[in-house]
Amino acid sequence: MAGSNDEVTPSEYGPVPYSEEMRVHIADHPLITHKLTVLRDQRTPSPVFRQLTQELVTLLAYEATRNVRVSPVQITTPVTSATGVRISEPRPLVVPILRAGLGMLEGMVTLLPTAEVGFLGMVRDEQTLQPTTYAERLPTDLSDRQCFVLDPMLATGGSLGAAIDFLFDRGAQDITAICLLGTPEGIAKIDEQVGDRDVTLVLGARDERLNEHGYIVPGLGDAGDRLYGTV
Ligand SMILES: O=P(O)(O)OC[C@H]1O[C@H](OP(=O)(O)OP(=O)(O)O)[C@H](O)[C@@H]1O
Ligand SMILES: O=c1cc[nH]c(=O)[nH]1
Ligand SMILES: [Mg+2]
Repeated sequence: MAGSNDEVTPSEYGPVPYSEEMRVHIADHPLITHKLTVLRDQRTPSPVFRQLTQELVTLLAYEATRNVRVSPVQITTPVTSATGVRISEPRPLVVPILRAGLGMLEGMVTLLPTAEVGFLGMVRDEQTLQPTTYAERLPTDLSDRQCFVLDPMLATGGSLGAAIDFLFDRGAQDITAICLLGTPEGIAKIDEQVGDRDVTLVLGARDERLNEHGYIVPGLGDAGDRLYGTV
């Protein structure tokens, strides 16, 4: 249950305190804000919601992959030889958090087609707001892998925090999470949890707050339900 019909206009909500160790990139682009506005609108049907989610992820992935590791490569153009780059080995790992994160996968691999894809299934108990992990399909050793976690919603931060810990436990050292919306509470929780480990958050927008049901305000409701028509 999204919990309220409060009329809240997305705007500048002021600075969120987070440490310098954790990089937080909040998109500031009219196309992203436009597409998010349509997503937020409760009248937007699932097919449009799914399409816009993919488009938004592709736009956010451009920023999220800014530090993707590349290696030099020698090529020959029709004119001359030249040095370029290609994505380094081992390949980056993209990890959508089921279910809603699955709606972001195509948008991500459009930009990173050679990435490997692993899966984490998580669901939040809507009473306690605690996440549980019900599925996992990931490489056993993630050391040396750049990991990109996909989840549209960073609400309390419980689910993303658990996913980040899962990846760290497998040896990951470099994690970037892409979320469409995040709250100040969720960002602060991830910041406190990761300490000085290498985590970057890339958000489409930072919303105002969590409501008493743990939903993002103004938010867009339950992302999984809206993607898959289960309302
Ligand atoms: O920051 P949190 O408070 O943990 O909330 C965010 C989580 O809630 C949603 O998943 P949900 O549990 O609804 O599962 P679903 O994707 O199957 O709908 C969302 O996709 C996040 O994973
Ligand atoms: O607002 C919210 C919070 C958690 N999960 C969602 O899908 N939406
Ligand atoms: Mg859900």
